[in-house]
Amino acid sequence: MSSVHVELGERSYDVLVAANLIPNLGRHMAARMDARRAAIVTDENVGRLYLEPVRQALSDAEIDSVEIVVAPGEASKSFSTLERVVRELLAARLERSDIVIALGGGVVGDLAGFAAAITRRGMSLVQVATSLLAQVDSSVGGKTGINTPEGKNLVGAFFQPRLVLADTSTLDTLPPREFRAGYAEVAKYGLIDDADFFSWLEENRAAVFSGEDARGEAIRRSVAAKARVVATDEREAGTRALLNLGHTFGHALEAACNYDASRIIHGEGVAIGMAMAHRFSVHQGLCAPETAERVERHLAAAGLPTHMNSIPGRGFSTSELMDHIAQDKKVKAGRLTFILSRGIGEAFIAEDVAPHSVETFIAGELAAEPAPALQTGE
Ligand SMILES: NC(=O)c1ccc[n+]([C@@H]2O[C@H](COP(=O)([O-])OP(=O)(O)OC[C@H]3O[C@@H](n4cnc5c(N)ncnc54)[C@H](O)[C@@H]3O)[C@@H](O)[C@H]2O)c1
Ligand SMILES: O=C(O)C(=O)C[C@@H](O)[C@H](O)[C@H](O)COP(=O)(O)O
Ligand SMILES: [Zn+2]
Repeated sequence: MSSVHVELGERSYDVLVAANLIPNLGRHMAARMDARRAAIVTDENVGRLYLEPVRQALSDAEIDSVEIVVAPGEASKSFSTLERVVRELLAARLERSDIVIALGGGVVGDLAGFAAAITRRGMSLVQVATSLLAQVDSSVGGKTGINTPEGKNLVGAFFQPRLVLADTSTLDTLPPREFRAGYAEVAKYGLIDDADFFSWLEENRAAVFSGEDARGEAIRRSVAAKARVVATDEREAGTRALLNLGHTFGHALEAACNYDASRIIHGEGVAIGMAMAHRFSVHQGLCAPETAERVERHLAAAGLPTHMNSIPGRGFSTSELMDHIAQDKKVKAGRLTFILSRGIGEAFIAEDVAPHSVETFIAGELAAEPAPALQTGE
């Protein structure tokens, strides 16, 4: 088993990465916290597969548990589902020192994490991440929250977990489309500041997808990268914004699609957004066209979309995307901030990006030849 430590003083915690960790969940919790009662928050898909093993692991460590099951999908990151989860925690008379276990992907992690942050002004949180995206990104770092029609994750809190388990065996049941989407966030770490990791991914992508040792290695390297960033800038006062590479465009597309999974899911938005961020960097004269092409080639080889025009359904207008971009949490004094790039592994924070240059760029992208349609069926 490998363990990555997230160093945050008294809020430090471990991220355990290995196969078959769930049967020892209760033991790992008991070693780190006063664990007598827990609420397992999960979605219907994950619950069907992993609720029973989690329940058993808790019972083996003499931890009583209740379950709260929500519908799968982005729509559950909503005020109404948040209210339901909080009310069920209260109805079950869970105390402040009891534990909320987020069992699932990033949707459950963000939702249950936010519920844990606000119920009784903060319960203990354990993340049991079951999607690739949750294992490499969302379970680590303490961003929790929900979506609103105005935009993605606009309501939430920074709230760190006490423990994170990335049981890599759970990835064997993850649908291929969801694995590909999580891979976008893996590639992100290479693109931000680790060109060697990006080259390693170019060499080892097939092995990562087929679940060999490379999959575990990619997850460990991603978690270590995220832990380093979070430890230096927990609340995104500066460098943590680099983790948002691709997200300004990606979140705007998710919101414009009304978070509809038949059109786009988060990791796909990040893939398109990262490809766009590199093309926009070229447009701004900051980056060589060959770099943007290399990024696109790698994402496309992983089966990920790289152009807005490949999103099924109605097209977008420049103005609706600009409206969503204006709601981005990185906006400062009304000015747009983007994560741009000078090369592979050379991302940087660009403040005060001129809106008209973003507009011109988006209009150009929308006018381009339609890209092959994104396969959202599997
Ligand atoms: N907090 C953060 O730092 C952070 C980081 C990245 C993304 N996010 C958020 O995470 C969300 C996306 O997370 P996601 O991609 O995990 O999506 P998700 O939580 O919707 O999970 C993807 C799908 O796979 C299913 N699933 C999950 N694990 C499974 C397994 N092991 N076997 C079978 N099915 C499984 C789920 O039921 C769901 O249908 C977005 O809302 C995004 O905004 C948050
Ligand atoms: O942890 C972070 O910081 C990230 O930006 C990770 C992103 O992958 C993630 O999607 C995050 O939820 C986006 O943050 P937001 O602040 O733009 O909502
Ligand atoms: Zn993300």
